[in-house]
Amino acid sequence: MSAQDTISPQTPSPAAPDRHAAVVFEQVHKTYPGGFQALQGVDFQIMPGEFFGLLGPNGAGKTTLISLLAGLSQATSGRVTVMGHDVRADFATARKLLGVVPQELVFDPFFSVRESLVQQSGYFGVRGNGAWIDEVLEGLGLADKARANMRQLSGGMKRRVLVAQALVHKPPVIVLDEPTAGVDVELRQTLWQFISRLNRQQGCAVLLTTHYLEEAEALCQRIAMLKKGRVVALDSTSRLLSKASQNLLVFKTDDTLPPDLAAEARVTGRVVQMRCADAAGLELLLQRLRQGGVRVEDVELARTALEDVFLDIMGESAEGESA
Ligand SMILES: Nc1ncnc2c1ncn2[C@@H]1O[C@H](COP(=O)(O)OP(=O)(O)OP(=O)(O)O)[C@@H](O)[C@H]1O
Repeated sequence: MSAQDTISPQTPSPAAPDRHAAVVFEQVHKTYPGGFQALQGVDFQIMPGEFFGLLGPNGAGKTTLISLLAGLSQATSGRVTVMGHDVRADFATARKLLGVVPQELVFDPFFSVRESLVQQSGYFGVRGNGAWIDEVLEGLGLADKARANMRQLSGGMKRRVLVAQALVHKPPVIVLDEPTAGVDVELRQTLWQFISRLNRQQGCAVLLTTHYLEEAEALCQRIAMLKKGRVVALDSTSRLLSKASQNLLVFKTDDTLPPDLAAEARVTGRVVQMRCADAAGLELLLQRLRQGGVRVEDVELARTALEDVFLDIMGESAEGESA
């Protein structure tokens, strides 16, 4: 895969934003006080009903971009809209169209779970939505905690409430900023089932940031990869995967790989991953391992995962920078 294949340049002439888009980031720059450029010309849009992933290493600018979208901070230049409403000029309308699940656990300790959802609905000017609140509580596995005080909940349960709070006003655009960081498997499954249902049945657009690339691969139709404040790749998940389509030979070994093989391998503890294009490449690789005295166990052939594409793209853009 070459850098040109996947790197989508942001300049000089980005396509005009689609007026039907759910979210538009148009040439967005953000410089923090002190001069740090957290976002540098971010330009993409998310369509209604789309499940969109925003990926990037720590510090890439994902949370900064979401803060601009949620109106919590202002872009230095550029424009952000939600369903056609400018997040600065038309803040109140834009904010009502968004359901933002923040990374941090913030909650009011004096309310019960249900009360907190009624309170949050009132904040968006929504009343008489008891049936929807019940559905959200049920969908997120919170029904039996509806009367519990927020203080009594475990961390995982509090996170479910944060998700519920973001959904009480039935927003057409749902924003999830690392919603599954440090949460257990059960909550992940409950969350993704419910969010996927809203996405499919109600046509909600979803913007997800996550470090769990297998989650993004399974859920997102399109993905943008951000690095140092720039979009370095933007494509459908299937195209990103197919551009890097390679087979991976995965095995375990206690032996040290000879330098020529080590240079091509990704080693995690005893697990080694090596790429091979086809059956002939696989045969050659196994032969080289044998000749190198490497004893392999638990051999399997896997397809390239989004994680490999991500590491490729991040690596290529680093090479581009140094060049
Ligand atoms: N208020 C601030 N003032 C100065 N720099 C900031 C501020 N907030 C964020 N940054 C910097 O901007 C860059 C982008 O941060 P941001 O939190 O958006 O990254 P991220 O992609 O969400 O990272 P993570 O995956 O770790 O959450 C980082 O280098 C961060 O240190």
